[in-house]
Formats: sequence, C-alpha cells, structure tokens
Amino acid sequence: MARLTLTDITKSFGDTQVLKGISLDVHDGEFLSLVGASGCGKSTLLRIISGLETADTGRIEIDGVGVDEAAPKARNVALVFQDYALYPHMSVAQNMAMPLVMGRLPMYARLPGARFLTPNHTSTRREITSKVEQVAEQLRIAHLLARRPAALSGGQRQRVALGRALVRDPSLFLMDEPLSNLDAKLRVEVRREIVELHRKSGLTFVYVTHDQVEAMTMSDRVAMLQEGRLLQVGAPSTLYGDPASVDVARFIGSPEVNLMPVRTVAGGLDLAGQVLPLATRQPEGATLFLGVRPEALRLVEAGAAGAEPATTLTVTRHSVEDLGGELVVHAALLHAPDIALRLRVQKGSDARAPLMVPSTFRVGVPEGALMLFGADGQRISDPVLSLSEVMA
Ligand SMILES: Nc1ncnc2c1ncn2[C@@H]1O[C@H](COP(=O)(O)OP(=O)(O)OP(=O)(O)O)[C@@H](O)[C@H]1O
Repeated sequence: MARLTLTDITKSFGDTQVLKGISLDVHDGEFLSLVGASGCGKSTLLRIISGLETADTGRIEIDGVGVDEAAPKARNVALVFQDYALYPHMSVAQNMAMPLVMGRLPMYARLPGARFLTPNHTSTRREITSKVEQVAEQLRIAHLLARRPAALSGGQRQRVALGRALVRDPSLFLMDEPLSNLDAKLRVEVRREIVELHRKSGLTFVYVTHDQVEAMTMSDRVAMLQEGRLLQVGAPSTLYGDPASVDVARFIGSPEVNLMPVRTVAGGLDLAGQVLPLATRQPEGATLFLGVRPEALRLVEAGAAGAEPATTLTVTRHSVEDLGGELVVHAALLHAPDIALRLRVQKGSDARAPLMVPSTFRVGVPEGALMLFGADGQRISDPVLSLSEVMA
C-alpha cells in the first residue's frame, strides 16, 4: 500500500502546456480515477507518476518520500496499458514472469544453462513460478499459462497484463484505459474483476479513463481533469450531485444534465418568459444557468392523483428512447424550442406495458434538485435556491 502526493506538477511538450499545476493526494489503499476528455493530460500525468515521463516542475512523493529522481523500477509502481503490451512469442507464464526475471536474475542468469553457473538460480526460478501460479489462480487464468497471447481472448489478455503487473507486489497500481479494447459486455465483467482485485489486494489504484461510467462505478474518488487542470476531486456521488462547475456537471452523468439559461428577476428566475418562483441572492438581471439531472424531472400526467409539483414547465416531445425498464424522453420548452430537456422516466413493474408520452406535456421541477451556475460556469453554492422562502 502507498500514499501518493502530487504537488504542482507541470509539463509542456514544445509550446503546449499539457499539465498546468496538478496537486493531488491519493490515500493509502484508495481507488482514484482520473477522468477527462481525450487530450486533457490523463496519460501524461500517469506516465509522470510511473517515471516513464519527467515533470517540468512539481514534486511526486510516495509515502512521503520524493521519487522525482527515482527510476521507474525503483518506484515499485505497476503500470497497465490499454494495449496490454504482451510479448507475442512468449507463453502467458513467461509474460507474467518477465518483471520478476528481469528484477531478480542478472543478465547472464537468464541465458540457457545458467542454472549450472548461478548460485540460488533454481530456488529463485521456483519462487518466480510459484508467484506466477498464485497470481494466475487469483485472476482465474491458471489454465492458460502455457498459451501464447495470440490464442487468448481480449479479456484474457487483459487479465494476463494485470497479472504481469501484480506479480511484482507493487505498492501503487496505475492503469491507463485498461478496458478500452474490450467489448461492452466484457468491459462490465473485467470492471468488476478490477474492483474485486482492488478490494482483495488493498493496493492504491490510480485508474485513467475517459468513460465516466467506469469512473463512477469503480472508484472511491474521482479526479476530473480538463485541459491540464484539475476541476474537482471527490466521491462519485459528490461529482454527480454536487458538481463544482458546468463542465463537471456535463461530463458526469448520462444522459447529460439539463442546462437552461435563466435571468434573475424580482420573483425568481426567468426561464424563457416563465418565472420559476425561486429565491436567489443574485443581483437582478444576471444571466445564469439552471441545471437539473434528467431523472429528477417528473412527467406530470394529466388528471393523475397526488400533489402537483410547485413548478412545472410545458414541453413538446421530440423523441423517446426505450431502454427497457425506463424511457429517455427528449423534449424542448413549448415556448422556447431551442431550450432542450431530457427526462428519464421509469416504466414501473411491467416493462412490457407501453408508456405513452403525449406530444405536449408538463414536467415537474423539484426544488431540491436544482443547481445554479454563474455565467462563468462556476457553481453558485446552495442554499441560494429556495422555493419555500418565496412561498412563505
Ligand atoms: N510525447 C509527446 N509529445 C508531444 N505531445 C504529446 C506527447 N504526449 C502527449 N502529448 C500531447 O499532450 C496532450 C495530452 O495527452 P495525453 O495522452 O496525456 O491525454 P489523455 O487525456 O490521456 O488523452 P486520451 O484519453 O486520448 O489518451 C495531447 O494533446 C497530446 O497530443
């Protein structure tokens, strides 16, 4: 296990600054995901942690000890890539044994016949074989040890790559998009296996992905990068429910968060001519963005029993995606068709029953689910929004 501390890491390639001062603490035994769009600097940061790349400025500490000058091998850090990087001419067992052979047997001892020349050669080989078998057992690939990589499925190759990293007993496990070459079903399976591996090993994991679902489902905490800067670091539920900015709100969650331009007026927020009776402490006339997650909105069925939501919007339906147990409804405000809305609607216990969405319908907007962002995209912290203050 290990604690990783990054302080003010910067990196440029030519004139382009790719990392613009990254400071991050990864706790002992934590699973932290680095997420962000393609090109934001995730892999570069991971390579800097591993020692394959050098930062221009900043400091990297593992368990409080600076490792900036240490070679990759000396950091005891394992790195798994998306393309597995297995040796095609070697068996699974040889691939997995490679880091131990390289680390424990000197060059001449790796040659054929070396066991006659090298003291402890046989016992070292035996220890390596035993470690490889133990890790292969753990990853359920023991029956594949004699095969070559070409005779394995994508998921099996990925497990071999994980195994090769694990045999060294690293203190820090770094993974760069390890699932991106797998099909959707296998991704879910290997995702679960990696989480299980983390739980059993207790190692510190730093996991790079551009897939927010992976980050949300696997991690203790998520660190979101954008153009070389950290936007927010927190538990998945924090980034989802309490995003610090429009960019975080939009990146996390599928379907994407609804964002509507509003203006502050005396009675609340003016959304395309309709005033939402919300108290804000913003000056009147400010242009802001109101955010709400698609599942927080309610389809208000005409004549249905139950309390009416305090605020409703009338929308026109554009399209409906049937996901089996739920629908994703794409709509737009009736009087401002350029403002789009997405809703997730549960189909209830009988998923076969058709759920009709009228061409024009009302959407209930629950007060507690609303998020307000400034014109600069930064979150205006709650409790700025309050329906009850106005109603009282
Ligand atoms: N060795 C290099 N030389 C020049 N530019 C580089 C080098 N490595 C990365 N870059 C550039 O740095 C930026 C960040 O790259 P990086 O691979 O870290 O992004 P990423 O977030 O991991 O992207 P992806 O999700 O596509 O892998 C990109 O614009 C990339 O082109």
